[in-house]
Amino acid sequence: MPLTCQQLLTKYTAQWQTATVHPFLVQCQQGTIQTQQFNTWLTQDYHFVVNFTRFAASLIQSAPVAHLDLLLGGITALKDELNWFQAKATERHLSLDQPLQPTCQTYCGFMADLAQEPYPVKATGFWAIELAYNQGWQSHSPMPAPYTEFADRWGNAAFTTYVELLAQQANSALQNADKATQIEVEKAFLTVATLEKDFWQMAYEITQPA
Ligand SMILES: Cc1ncc(CN)c(N)n1
Repeated sequence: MPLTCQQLLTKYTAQWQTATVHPFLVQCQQGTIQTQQFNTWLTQDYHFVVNFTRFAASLIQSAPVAHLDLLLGGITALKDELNWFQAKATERHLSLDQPLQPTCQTYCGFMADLAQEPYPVKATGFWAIELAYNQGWQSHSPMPAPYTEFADRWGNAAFTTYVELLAQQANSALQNADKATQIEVEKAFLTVATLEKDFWQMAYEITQPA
């Protein structure tokens, strides 16, 4: 029986919940998040997206031709996202030239390892990473200024459609995955859930220099 993205969400509902529901998002929605905590998340997420872009490139390297159109569109969106992060940092007078915090480092290392995995594992991991932000920001929307545009960036309907198409591509890659690959897929999914939760938490453990 082939594994599907929906089966992962059903089997690991509790773990997935911790990836997409966190006080960080609740406080953004309530407008009570501390500026320093938000800025810590922002600067670290910029570095995350740089490494996520490299992971996207590795996904493209092993994708079947039929999957390239969607993934190339994703790369264009990441180009826009990197420029947007730089603009947000400038608005907030933040330097992006900062070391990666341990949690961000761990996540980036995980993506580098994932890049070495077979395509079904990579495709499912990529979908899960995008889904975490889509569901996390969307389920805490709307957010007040200045967080509205952050919630909209990952919570908007077009991004939801993109993530659904990523799931379809991952499902098609999983069609012929053997048992060993399915086990790796489940492990990668659970690791994404844990690292997403840790990434929100990181904002509370480190303070961004003013
Ligand atoms: C930690 C994290 N996870 C997911 C995403 C969405 N690309 C992100 N920007 N940052």
